[in-house]
Amino acid sequence: MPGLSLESPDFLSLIWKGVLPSWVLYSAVKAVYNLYFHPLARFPGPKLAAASDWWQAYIEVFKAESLSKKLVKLHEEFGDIVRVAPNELHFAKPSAYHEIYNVKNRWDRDMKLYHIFADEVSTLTIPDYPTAKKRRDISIPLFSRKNVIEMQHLVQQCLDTTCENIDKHIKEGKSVNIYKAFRCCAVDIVFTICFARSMNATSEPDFSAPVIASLHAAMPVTVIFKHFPMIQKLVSMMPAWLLVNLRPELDGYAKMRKMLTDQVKEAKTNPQALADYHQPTIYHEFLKDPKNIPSDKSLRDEAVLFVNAGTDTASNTIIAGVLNILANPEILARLQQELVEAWPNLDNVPRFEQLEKLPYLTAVLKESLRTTHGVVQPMTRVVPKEGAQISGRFIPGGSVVGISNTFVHLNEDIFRDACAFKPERWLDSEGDLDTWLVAFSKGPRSCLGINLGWCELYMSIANLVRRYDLKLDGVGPSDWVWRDLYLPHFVGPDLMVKAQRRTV
Ligand code: HEM
Repeated sequence: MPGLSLESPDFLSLIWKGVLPSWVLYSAVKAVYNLYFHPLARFPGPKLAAASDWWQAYIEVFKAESLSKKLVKLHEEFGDIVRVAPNELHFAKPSAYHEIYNVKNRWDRDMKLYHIFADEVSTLTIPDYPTAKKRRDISIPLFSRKNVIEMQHLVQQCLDTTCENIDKHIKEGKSVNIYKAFRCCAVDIVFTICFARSMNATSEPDFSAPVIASLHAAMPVTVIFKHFPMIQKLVSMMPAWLLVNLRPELDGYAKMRKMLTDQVKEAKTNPQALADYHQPTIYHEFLKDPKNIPSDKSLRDEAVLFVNAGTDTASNTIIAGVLNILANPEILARLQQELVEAWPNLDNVPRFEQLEKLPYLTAVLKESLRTTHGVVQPMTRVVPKEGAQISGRFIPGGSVVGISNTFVHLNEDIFRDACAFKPERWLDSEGDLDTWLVAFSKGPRSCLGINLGWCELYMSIANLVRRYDLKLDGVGPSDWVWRDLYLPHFVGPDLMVKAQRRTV
């Protein structure tokens, strides 16, 4: 019997004459509907963005442009509300931030963005709030302020190994790559606190840890996954050896996943292994309720999520903070003076609770968070079916809405001279400026690791600035260049500093 093989002329003609024209016709009809009959049809924006999701794919994947930077131009042209996809609006007024992300709103996450973060269910990738809350509540004890305060010695240990490695650089007369150093430190902190293991990234020569290189190399793929979910599905089915053969720089990432996969298996099959840990981990929390134990893959994805959520966010803030502190001698002098007074004897390292009370260090950290933004891509949410009022307009239910943190942090009415690094603004301000610090986001889906994040920021900057005299080596704050890959993804040159140990 004659068959229809992939190479047969009949098959090719079926594609050319049947499937392709049907797809073109369907897309054209959909574009006309989107442009003229869609519930968002009256909102302004580029026609191509209104017509099809392909516009955003073109901007982010093919032109490799930053969506959050492109949005600035679009708002200049179209006003406060811009339609950036057939079913998506972006807002420019900072007040819209609190209308979307607030404790009362239980709005779903938009899976067109969030699916990229995990193959299986994980805290970040559950769309609806009630299910997400159940999942989120499981790890709340691990990230509670109480637990972070108890575990702070582990954060200090990671900082001590980072400093030992910096000392090696000093001995060998080499500058330190501050970007790599604090990426390594952040990854070691997440592993130590969440899994009671270490990647020992901070001990790698020149801080060249494979896991850091891998995490960096993997980031640009996320925007491809965002627009082409089929590719993510295919990649997730690939065996690790094939992936590493195709992209050798992902070796460190594959090893990290393997380590977490093995640890999940061990934790689930050998209760004694868990009992032997000397600290709580995510496994203790997730395996507490025998009726509610996630699958191996889901638990592994949760672990990977913690690494992704806790590494670049914290280290970006520290790295860009250091660049700005070192570029401004008055800021450095004032910070060092405050730290010397609070930490007079170099051998007696202060606790996180003491550091938190230092006003200038706090101001420096808030300014570092403000200027690095945490997440830069609009964190998209779905308006509930009854609709909502945002920025003075009624937004129909089912619409996807968002506002990038950058639109709040760089708003001149709130933060005068917003592009400048000015810690003083947090000390001198009359209004409640904290309302507008949104790097950890706001509302019920805001950062789960905020206590650990703050602890890491205080202790990292305090240790670095108190223990060393530092000088920028041929770079400055303007070299902090990023591309919007949901997080700000650093694309600038090597960030080198010269360090000398302080003795008093
Ligand atoms: C300076 C440090 C940090 C910043 C600026 C930051 C920022 C954020 C932001 C903006 C979100 C919301 C994401 C969204 O809705 O799309 C988030 C969520 C999250 N963060 Fe952080 N983060 C930091 C550190 C950490 C750390 C250290 C951890 C843990 C190891 C962590 C774990 C999480 C988790 C699990 C979520 C998902 C929460 C949920 O979906 O309910 N973060 N973070």
